[in-house]
Amino acid sequence: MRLTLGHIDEYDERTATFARQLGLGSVQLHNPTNLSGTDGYWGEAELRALRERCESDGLRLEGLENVPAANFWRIQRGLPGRDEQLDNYRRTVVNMGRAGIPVLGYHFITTYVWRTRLRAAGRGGALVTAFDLADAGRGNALAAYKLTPDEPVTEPITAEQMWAHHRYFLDAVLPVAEEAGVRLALHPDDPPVDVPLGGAARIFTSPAALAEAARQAGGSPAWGLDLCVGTVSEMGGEPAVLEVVDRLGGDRISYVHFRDVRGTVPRFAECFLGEGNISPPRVLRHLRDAGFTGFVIDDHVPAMVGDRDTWADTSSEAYVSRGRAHALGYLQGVLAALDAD
Ligand SMILES: O=C(O)[C@@H](O)[C@@H](O)[C@H](O)[C@H](O)CO
Repeated sequence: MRLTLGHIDEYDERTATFARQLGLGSVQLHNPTNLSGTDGYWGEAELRALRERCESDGLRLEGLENVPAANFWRIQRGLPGRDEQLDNYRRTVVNMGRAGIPVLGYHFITTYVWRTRLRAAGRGGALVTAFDLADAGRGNALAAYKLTPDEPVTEPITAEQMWAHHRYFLDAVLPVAEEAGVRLALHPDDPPVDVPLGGAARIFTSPAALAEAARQAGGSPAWGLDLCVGTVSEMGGEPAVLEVVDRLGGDRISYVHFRDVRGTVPRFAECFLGEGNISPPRVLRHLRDAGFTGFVIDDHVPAMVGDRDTWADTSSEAYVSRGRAHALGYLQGVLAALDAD
């Protein structure tokens, strides 16, 4: 288990320097601006160049998360044109394999992550995001975010339909991913509510549902979970996180987003590590003891005094924040203590 600088939207000298100053040896990129995607897929040459750039900075590129929403929304919704998007998704997977990038995170949240507040008051006045189902009818505070599809859901999508669309996606892509040596990693639905948001049902909303996703993948070595500890904490706090680890096992967890919240659905707010639902040392120890050997990223973090709002500003200037340095330093301390166990 290793710590990686993750959820990077714009990889540049600033983010590379931030990683090195933190003593980190790897990075994970989040639908990065460094890749085009304008042809519907990522090309081998741009992928290889990006990996080589990271390595020339002394950083291993652990993986990518999320292709552009414009290239994926028909797949999630089972709409005409999904087969063309699947052809392009397979091209991206093949090109990632050829470029030596081993992990591609994905989600099936077709109206994307939903929050009702982006600048709620956290500890000491730090800015955190929050969700309250009672306010969800006012719309998604993240509607303008880069990964929220431009196209609204025009016909309600049921849970049964979302399960079928996910199965269709896995059947279409896993054989190619196995051949390419790339592992897909599913991010759970955030927030994990069992009512539709924006007209689409959410299905990856419980430990049992994540175990069902693993069953749908049929034991394929090209499928794993992107265990977002924050999203699972939203489901049911630390017990839910430990249950997911126990249900799937360490080898079916590709990597981990390590953040936390206070409260659980239908009402929660993001928070600093150590003040939320989970005990980070207990969860990290449980992951270690379950045989998890992948990477852990910092995900999104509170904005401390002087930090910018990283949902509104995805630049590297906003990314290299006090809140992120705190989260990473906290995790480094816990991991060091575990190593000394
Ligand atoms: O917990 C979350 O919702 C975040 O981690 C998401 O931003 C996530 O990283 C992706 O955007 C969904 O894959």
